[in-house]
Amino acid sequence: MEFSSAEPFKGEGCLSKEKNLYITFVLGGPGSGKGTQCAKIVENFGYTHLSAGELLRQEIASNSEDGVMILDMIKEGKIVPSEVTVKLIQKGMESCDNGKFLIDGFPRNEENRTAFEQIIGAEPNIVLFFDCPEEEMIKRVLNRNEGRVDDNIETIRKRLKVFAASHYPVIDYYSKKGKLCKIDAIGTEDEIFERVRPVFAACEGVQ
Ligand SMILES: Nc1ncnc2c1ncn2[C@@H]1O[C@H](COP(=O)(O)OP(=O)(O)OP(=O)(O)O)[C@@H](O)[C@H]1O
Ligand SMILES: O=c1ccn([C@@H]2O[C@H](COP(=O)(O)O)[C@@H](O)[C@H]2O)c(=O)[nH]1
Ligand SMILES: [Mg+2]
Repeated sequence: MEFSSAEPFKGEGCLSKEKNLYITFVLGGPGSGKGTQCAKIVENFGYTHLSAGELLRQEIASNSEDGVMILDMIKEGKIVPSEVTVKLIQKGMESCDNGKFLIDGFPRNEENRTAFEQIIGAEPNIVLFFDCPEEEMIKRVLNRNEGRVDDNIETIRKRLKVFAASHYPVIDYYSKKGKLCKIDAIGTEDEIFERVRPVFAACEGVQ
């Protein structure tokens, strides 16, 4: 485990002027268990969970202007333009009194990361990275059964390729800043949560 940053972020963005922000980015490949573990963190530590993928799926469902473009990108496993995603995250953060956020599945590449910093004016305190072998991720996604348009073997392969090609620079960036907490994502959901729990328990005292 290599993280140090439990202090609230007080940056220049509109959000950070209004409240202390405790931001955790939750990263990992498709099916690595991000959403599952976020639900447990919410339950135990009272964070607000914002899944970037879920915000994009809600945008499709609301028939918004960007909906068709987003659907096309998701079907191909491609990364939606940063500005679109960051604006949705910003809206989610602004609509919440709580300043403790889990931002799940974002940033997916360096451009996402810098867009968040510019638009939101804040950085994460902690970055969780769920480290899971590809074969396990494929098995989990194919068993998920939630009717997602991208939960098929063809799109999963594309998502894994995009993940492998774009996430390392982000992970590396936060590792160098001492913010990365890599979690072994093999085991039962409860076993994995026992690896996650100490990260948040350590922050409780300073919030
Ligand atoms: N430790 C685990 N062992 C077995 N199955 C798991 C485990 N954790 C999660 N799952 C299951 O695997 C599937 C994928 O998990 P989850 O949706 O949390 O992944 P994710 O990282 O959010 O994926 P995506 O990036 O595609 O949204 C779900 O059906 C979930 O119930
Ligand atoms: O920041 C993001 C998050 C997601 N996407 C697109 O959505 C799908 C599904 O994301 P999940 O995190 O698995 O729910 C992803 O493959 C991308 O196409 C995105 O573009 N940017
Ligand atoms: Mg998810």
